Amino acid sequence: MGDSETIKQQPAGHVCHRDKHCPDIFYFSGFDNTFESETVEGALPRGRNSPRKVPFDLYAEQMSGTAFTRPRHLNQRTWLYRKQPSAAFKHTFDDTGNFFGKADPARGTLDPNAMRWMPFETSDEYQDGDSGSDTNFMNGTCLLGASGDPAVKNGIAIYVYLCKTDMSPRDSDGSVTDSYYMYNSDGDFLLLPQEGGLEVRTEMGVLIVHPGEFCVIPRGIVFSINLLNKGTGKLSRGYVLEVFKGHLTLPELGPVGSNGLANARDFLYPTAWSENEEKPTCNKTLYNKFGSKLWAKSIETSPFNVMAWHGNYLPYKYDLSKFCAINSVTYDHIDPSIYTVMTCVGDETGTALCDFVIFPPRWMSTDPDTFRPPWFHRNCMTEFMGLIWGGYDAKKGFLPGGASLHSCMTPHGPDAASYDKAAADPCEQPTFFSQGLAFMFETTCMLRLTDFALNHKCRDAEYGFCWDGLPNRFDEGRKNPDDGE
Ligand SMILES: O=C(O)Cc1cc(O)ccc1O
Ligand SMILES: [Fe+2]
Repeated sequence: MGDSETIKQQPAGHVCHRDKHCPDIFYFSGFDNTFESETVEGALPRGRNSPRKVPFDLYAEQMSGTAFTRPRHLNQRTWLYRKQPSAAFKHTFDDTGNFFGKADPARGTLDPNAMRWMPFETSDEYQDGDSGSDTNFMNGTCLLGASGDPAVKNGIAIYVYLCKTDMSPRDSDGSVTDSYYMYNSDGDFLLLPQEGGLEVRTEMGVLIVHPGEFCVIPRGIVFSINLLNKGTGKLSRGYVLEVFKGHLTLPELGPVGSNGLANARDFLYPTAWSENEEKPTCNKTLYNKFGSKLWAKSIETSPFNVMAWHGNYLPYKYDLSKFCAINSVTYDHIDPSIYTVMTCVGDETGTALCDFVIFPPRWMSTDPDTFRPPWFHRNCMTEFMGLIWGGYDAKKGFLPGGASLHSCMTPHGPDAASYDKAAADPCEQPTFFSQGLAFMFETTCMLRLTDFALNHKCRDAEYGFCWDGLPNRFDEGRKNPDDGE
């Protein structure tokens, strides 16, 4: 079964997967499926969603991820059976005055230049009073760029996170003193760890997400993120895509057929759990990202009190090594859309609000006369790229944990050294590319860039020069015809 062992879940009898690192954590599988899960046998009402008396005096709560009236095949909702309804968390939310990501996405700068960043190391450049050691996912996520407006449910935001501690950090005696919970009213989060795994706790269950995997936390689902590498002195770092419109979904497969790319069966969904409140006196704060800002309220009990659920509006994760790249390439370098993992459908047929694309280990063209790396190009879509591990065939100096941005119509392509190397390669054998895992968020939006992105010390000021050294060989060759031989 590869990374996850197939076992029979007790007591429901569903086929279920055990996490390869955390044997106590189980998942269901299958993108967009409807599942049901209970922490205690009998907690899930049978025969109806909202009985007058819910088993064990739990409260029924419906969470709608799509309008009630969306077509059946697109409709998403989950019924939660919880110790207290979410509405019972008293107190109003206060505006913390802070933007999630530390910057107002509406006030960024549009800049057409090609940009690159070395691996992001700290989150505290250009920020006040952020020492770093208490940075968790919520205060250690930095906005790079955004477009659109969550208030009209259209647009995206791209962030990097750099954290050193949990959202529920533990004292030396192992107990939790402060716990931070969050939900995002603005959109779906796609989290892509690059260094250090994440324990993503949600209302519906726990996902363990390692570099090489990603998870999606859809709009509104309460979560809290802990770090798997805490105490090692290492950073936990990764990338975040947020889509304000609809939801992320799998791309259509068209002529590819009914299998391939990210296969639905490899998407893993959590099973029900509830937080064991070892220290009920610990301070708990629930944050809401609403209109880009963080709103906060203190709560008395954990929101992770869902004892059973059923439905199809759920967080999930996927292991990118399972991606099935499509296949033999007779000649030419194929458009990267062939490596689309997930998409957020845009307003125009075939134009995504944002695609999530990877460049996985794969066979390149089998043709000796094909230039293997990406071609020089200009694209009406904006391309944000990051690197999970290894290198990228078109660029030297693009490093894991770093990023690049080629905005709408900004010319780019292989750097001069990569161009010369690939053009000189006789390509006698088909090549299997296995040197790295890069990804791209390809969006129809222009991104307004934050000061964090534009002025970060990791920004590579020299990047624009990587295409120096691509001389006019045509005229040179005509002046000295023998030199071209
Ligand atoms: O610019 C890039 O490196 C990303 C990219 C890769 C590719 O294989 C084809 C087009 C493209 O934009
Ligand atoms: Fe590109």
